[in-house]
Amino acid sequence: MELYSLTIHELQEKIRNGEVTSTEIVQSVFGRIDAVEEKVHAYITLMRESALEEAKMADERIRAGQIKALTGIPIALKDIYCTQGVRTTCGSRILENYVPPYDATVITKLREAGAVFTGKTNMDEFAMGSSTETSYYGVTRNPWDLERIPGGSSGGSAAAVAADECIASLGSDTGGSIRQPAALCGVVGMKPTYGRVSRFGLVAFASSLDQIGPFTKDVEDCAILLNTIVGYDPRESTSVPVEVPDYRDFLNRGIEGWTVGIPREYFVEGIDPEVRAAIEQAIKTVEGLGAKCREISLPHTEYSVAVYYIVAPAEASSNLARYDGVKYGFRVAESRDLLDMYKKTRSAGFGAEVKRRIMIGTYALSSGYYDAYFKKASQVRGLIKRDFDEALQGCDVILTPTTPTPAFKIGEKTDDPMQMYLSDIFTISTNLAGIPGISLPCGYTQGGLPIGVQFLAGHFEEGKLLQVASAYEKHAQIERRRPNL
Ligand SMILES: NC(=O)C[C@H](N)C(=O)O
Repeated sequence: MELYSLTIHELQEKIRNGEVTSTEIVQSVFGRIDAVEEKVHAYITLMRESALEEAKMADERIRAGQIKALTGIPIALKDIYCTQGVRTTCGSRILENYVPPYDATVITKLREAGAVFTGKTNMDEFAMGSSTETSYYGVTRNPWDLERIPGGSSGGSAAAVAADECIASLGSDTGGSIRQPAALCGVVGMKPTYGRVSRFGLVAFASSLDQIGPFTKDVEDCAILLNTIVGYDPRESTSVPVEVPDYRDFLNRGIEGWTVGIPREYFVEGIDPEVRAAIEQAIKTVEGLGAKCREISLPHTEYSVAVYYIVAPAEASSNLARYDGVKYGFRVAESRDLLDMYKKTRSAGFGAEVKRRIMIGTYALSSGYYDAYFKKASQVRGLIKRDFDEALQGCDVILTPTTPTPAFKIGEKTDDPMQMYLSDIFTISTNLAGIPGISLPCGYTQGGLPIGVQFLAGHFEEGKLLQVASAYEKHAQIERRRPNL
């Protein structure tokens, strides 16, 4: 087994036993990057030199017996977190040359846990997209089929884990951006509860929905990575001071006697037959573990895409107002006056999807339309949250497909934003409600594309998600294939 193909916990054991050094692991991962990155294009920026430096320092600490949760483990970062001294583009031309002067809280936490950073991964521009095709830096390809998209917006982070170009990675999820690419790339991805992980230093897209979370090769690694990034942060006003358990304690506990809700609104027309069959099989597996599955209703599900595409663009139009050619990165060379410079810089600096969302958001917030759109959407958002609150009173977790279809072809949906938006139909309402969700592999299509199952739980119940996911992972016996790159 090559070192790059191992999990965090497998490598930790080898490090502790003195079998391998961090330098060897990092070299193995960069060897893999050299071999496959040209095909996959998971990264925008590679951090080879600093990674080797960090590995050397990790090895010194290992020799001194100071081993922390991620000491010496190569982790990739979505290019949406501020990394001190390392360019952070957010997939946009407008931040092409932006080098943050500080680290995001998650970066500080990973550093403190001993992680080594491999680089910054590709993403849809400002996290707006479901396929990583809106990146200014080119398309990331799905390691399982290079003609297909890896999902988005954290497509680079998902593809990097699937292609073994890192051991684990971080993404961000505003409407499915972790869970959807995790499902399409056959890896584990979790969106924690809103407020669980600090967003300080995360470039904002839709501040009331954005949340940071891990991509890993298995559920145990998800618990390990989650342990290191959660917690209250006084620098982030929506970060919640609730107790943080050790998430590893939830692994291998079983789910005997649990009630699992199956929302009838998630099994509608348009869901791919192979996805449906895999989810039906997942329901049987969960029942085989001693849980009772029962149908539930989340009656406002049908409004979630419409609500999201008012709330998220409205927040984005406000958040993205700061990119004016003065404060950050890119500015056009020639302009007549200040207004002309703003206009030209924003026209050239943003791509089509970002412009579409800024226009939708500005319209929805404008005087005379605010009540009809933003206010109405916020009210319906409340109903969507209430659906989950009520449903979760009668069950421990909810089980759904993560996506309606497996990975689609590159270019297939780029001209049809509505079709693109619908690929997040099963993930969006989670963000509107603020609850946590996890996606993990539950099978493959005949053509060999991965399929994901999603579990959802109440606020701050990430432990329950890991409990059900670890039980499922162990007993479903989904063959652990690797993409043929
Ligand atoms: N950012 C996300 O979570 C993904 C969603 N597809 C969006 O375009 O907004």
